[in-house]
Amino acid sequence: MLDATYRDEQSIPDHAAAFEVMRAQFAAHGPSLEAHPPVAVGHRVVHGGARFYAPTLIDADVERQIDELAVLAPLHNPANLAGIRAARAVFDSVPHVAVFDTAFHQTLPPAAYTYAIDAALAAEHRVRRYGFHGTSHQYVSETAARFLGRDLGTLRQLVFHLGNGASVTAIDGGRSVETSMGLTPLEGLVMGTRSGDIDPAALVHLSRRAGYTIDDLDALLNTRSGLAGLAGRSDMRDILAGVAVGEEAATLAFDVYVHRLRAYAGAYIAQLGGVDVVSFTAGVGENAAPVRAAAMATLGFAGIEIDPARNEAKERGVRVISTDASAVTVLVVPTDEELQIARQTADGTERCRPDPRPSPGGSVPDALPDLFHADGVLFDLDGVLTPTAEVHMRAWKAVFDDVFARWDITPPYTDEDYFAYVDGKKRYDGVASLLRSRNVEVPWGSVDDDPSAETICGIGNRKNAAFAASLRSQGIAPFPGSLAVVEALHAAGIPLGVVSSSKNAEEVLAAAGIRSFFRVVIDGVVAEREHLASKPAADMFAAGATALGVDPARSIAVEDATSGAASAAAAGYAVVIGVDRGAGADALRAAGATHVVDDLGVLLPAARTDTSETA
Ligand SMILES: Nc1ncnc2c1ncn2[C@@H]1O[C@H](COP(=O)(O)OP(=O)(O)O)[C@@H](O)[C@H]1O
Ligand SMILES: CC(=O)OP(=O)(O)O
Ligand SMILES: [Mg+2]
Repeated sequence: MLDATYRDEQSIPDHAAAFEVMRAQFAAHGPSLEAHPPVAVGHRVVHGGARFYAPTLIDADVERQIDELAVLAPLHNPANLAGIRAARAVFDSVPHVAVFDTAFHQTLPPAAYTYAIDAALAAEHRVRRYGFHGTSHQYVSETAARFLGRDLGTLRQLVFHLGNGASVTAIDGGRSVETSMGLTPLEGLVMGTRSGDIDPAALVHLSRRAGYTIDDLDALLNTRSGLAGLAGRSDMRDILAGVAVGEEAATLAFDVYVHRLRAYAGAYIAQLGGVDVVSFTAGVGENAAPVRAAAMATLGFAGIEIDPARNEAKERGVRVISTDASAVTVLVVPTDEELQIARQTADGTERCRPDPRPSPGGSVPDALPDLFHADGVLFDLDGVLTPTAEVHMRAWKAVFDDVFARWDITPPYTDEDYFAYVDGKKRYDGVASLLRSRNVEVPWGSVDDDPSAETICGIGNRKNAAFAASLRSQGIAPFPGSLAVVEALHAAGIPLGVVSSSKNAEEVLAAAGIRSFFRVVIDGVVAEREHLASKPAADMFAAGATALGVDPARSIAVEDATSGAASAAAAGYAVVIGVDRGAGADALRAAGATHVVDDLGVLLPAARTDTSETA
């Protein structure tokens, strides 16, 4: 259902208002909440104490217990509860499920969760280590094992979740055995505004010598410490910028942050008796290459060697950053707490199966194909992997707005003009057709006209340059459902390829950050060089299978255009999946699609189990 990402920044007073904004956004952009009503709502709850170890259906009593646990997670549980109350008011007829950060750490052994204080007092007040970010640590460790094609049960892993809050977990055979956050999400690593480890006697000292009250200390350690306390800002990007210009406070903050990471890595490797995989995740872990490099720099003795080029590469998705010679594999694994919560919510409620009614247009297929047992999967690009049409529209608009303004052409250029005169035409024909609609005559020129030339070809070439510039400056986000499928197939080791008529395919794939998922790319440039006939002829998809070394009869093609579906069918693909972005399910089937979906996300295993049961 989701086929685009929309971003809208505004200040929102509270959770209730936020849900109204969200509803308005769904109404404006789709998918329609009336046509696709939510079947359950999953909530992240940070502290579940020792009471909650599984996804839990929320009722008044569960709300009360989450409230009671707020003293142990003052930055988090109150906000989690406000979100739950607002969501229950808006979506009052569906189950709401709480998924706890603490749940994954219920497997900690007593030696790891027990603080060495008066045992009776600790028991009475439930003072022990609980651990947090469990949803993320679990998701990342499972994803890492799948990506490496290794059995989770045999792996010793470290996961560094470095966001605003930060924690590291040692995971032995899929079970959390040691984690750096404790009774509350304050212990352990240095964080954005939280101190992490500190000698508890420092608090006694500040209380006696500086008159700090309990509330003062709470605020100090949770909101005025960490990077913010050391360097005045909590965002690692600002710290790195300070380091780059040699600022002293930022440099010390960076050093303290990294020093702590190394200390924990060493300690946890010792607890595990060695390590096979180390993963970095969350805002800092996924993005800050200097933090990863510095944290791992001294760990050569444990078999860890980082490859600087891999570490600094700007790629999306799961990726290796260690050298081929490194005994330990080091990964960047983007976390997806929301997806994991959604999955656990689905597991946690009986009633949350998708609505068995077919979606409008009847395009949800009867039985979905299994992508994970294909020899190979070949994807069209524009419209299947990326919403490239939007970038083309932006480029045309930039060029025509400028021409129209300089030449006083009226009425001004609009999106309606795009669909009426430009869309679906060859580039130069589009320019000519639009200018003719305004009675403007311009010489045709020739294909090698400079982009500044005031000719049909010059204007067309300017649009090409604007397209490339827009890709470079703004990038392009892949369709979320498609990205999820590509990541999962890649992690499962299925050979993947792209078959696109576009001559910009390589640039688009690079701008979307997904180039490395694909072993082969057959695009307009290759087609011209190899004299391949365009879609709907079989040539393009046939060449894709040959290049990938797979048999089309055991492979899958994915297309959004009827011409592409026809090409794949003619090339003998066993399964041709049509993604209906407007071509229409019937037209796609008539062209040769064996299945039609609205969004590739429904083909993921988690989604498949549910839909096939209800089909
Ligand atoms: N490109 C980047 N380089 C370095 N740090 C980054 C980058 N992008 C985000 N971060 C860091 O990640 C933090 C947010 O992490 P995130 O996991 O989104 O936070 P949260 O814990 O709130 O979920 C930011 O405060 C910032 O410090
Ligand atoms: C538990 C915790 O610290 O969460 P976050 O990183 O979202 O602040
Ligand atoms: Mg987080």
